[in-house]
Amino acid sequence: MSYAIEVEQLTKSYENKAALRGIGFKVEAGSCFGLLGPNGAGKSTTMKILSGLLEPDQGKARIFGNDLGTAANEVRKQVGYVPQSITLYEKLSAADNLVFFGEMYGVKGKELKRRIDEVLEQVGLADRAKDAVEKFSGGMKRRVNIAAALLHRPKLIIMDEPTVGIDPQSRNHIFEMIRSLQQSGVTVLYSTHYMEEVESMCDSLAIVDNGQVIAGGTLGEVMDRFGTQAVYLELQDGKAPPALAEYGKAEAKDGGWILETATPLDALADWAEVCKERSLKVKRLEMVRPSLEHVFLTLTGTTLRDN
Ligand SMILES: Nc1ncnc2c1ncn2[C@@H]1O[C@H](COP(=O)(O)OP(=O)(O)OP(=O)(O)O)[C@@H](O)[C@H]1O
Repeated sequence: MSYAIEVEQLTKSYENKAALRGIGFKVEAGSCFGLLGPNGAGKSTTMKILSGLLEPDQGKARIFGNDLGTAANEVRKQVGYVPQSITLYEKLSAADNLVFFGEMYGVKGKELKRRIDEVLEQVGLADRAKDAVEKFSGGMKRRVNIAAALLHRPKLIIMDEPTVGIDPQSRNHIFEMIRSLQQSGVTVLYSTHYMEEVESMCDSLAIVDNGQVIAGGTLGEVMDRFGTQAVYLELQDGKAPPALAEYGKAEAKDGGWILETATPLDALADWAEVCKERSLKVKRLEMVRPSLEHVFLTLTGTTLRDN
């Protein structure tokens, strides 16, 4: 198997406070990999190290087989980094901002001009090339930032929470772009708080907490290992459902009740029977897929958005 990223035992402290405590994961070339974790988990620090902007205290990182410690220049050519905060010159046009970034990445002359047209097309802003960035929405600015990271045709693009606080149109554009980048063979490392984004976009993921990976693998592997099956029951008039002693306590959720169990089919059948016996009106009764949200809660004892 060929890997775009191999991270082993990375550690990093800021002023004696540990941000990374031996983080490690591998990203298959050509895949979309999600880094999921609460605020302060260490996602941005990891991404900055992989982009060559920050040095780790210890540990190893390889990008397409090149060691970050010994081949940093080679690595920089292969990586495009989209930071969390937007760094653009407000008074300059989108195209002029990209001239600046292109030169920083070593793209020049006619090639730079061609690439600017291409990347603006890719992010859906070709018709706004000449407009000053100060007139753009937050989502459009984020798309210019992504365009900047694509100018030098990186084989790996690292995006630090690209969809936070932006409009749905830009969000959809970013998703479409990630899919088309992947189709052209680019590997994507993506961090987010939104679990549904990981569920729909990513082939594999690592759940990061407190500077370490606490669960990782393909979505299916993580679900099989940590996901709990459940049954959902909603009665008419929002009444509480009859208790099923052998299955434990049901929790209220979304207007109904959810019962976690290793034997959801049995629980569903038993609930249906009790409801029938008592002539209770059932609005919905179904098995529910374990969610990444729930896996996260089980593993970290916290919800992502509360952080
Ligand atoms: N420049 C810095 N100086 C001091 N501490 C820092 C610095 N950058 C990050 N930290 C600390 O390191 C830890 C990891 O931060 P990091 O930004 O990598 O987490 P994160 O998972 O990306 O969080 P977020 O989702 O909020 O961006 C946090 O405790 C944070 O406060």
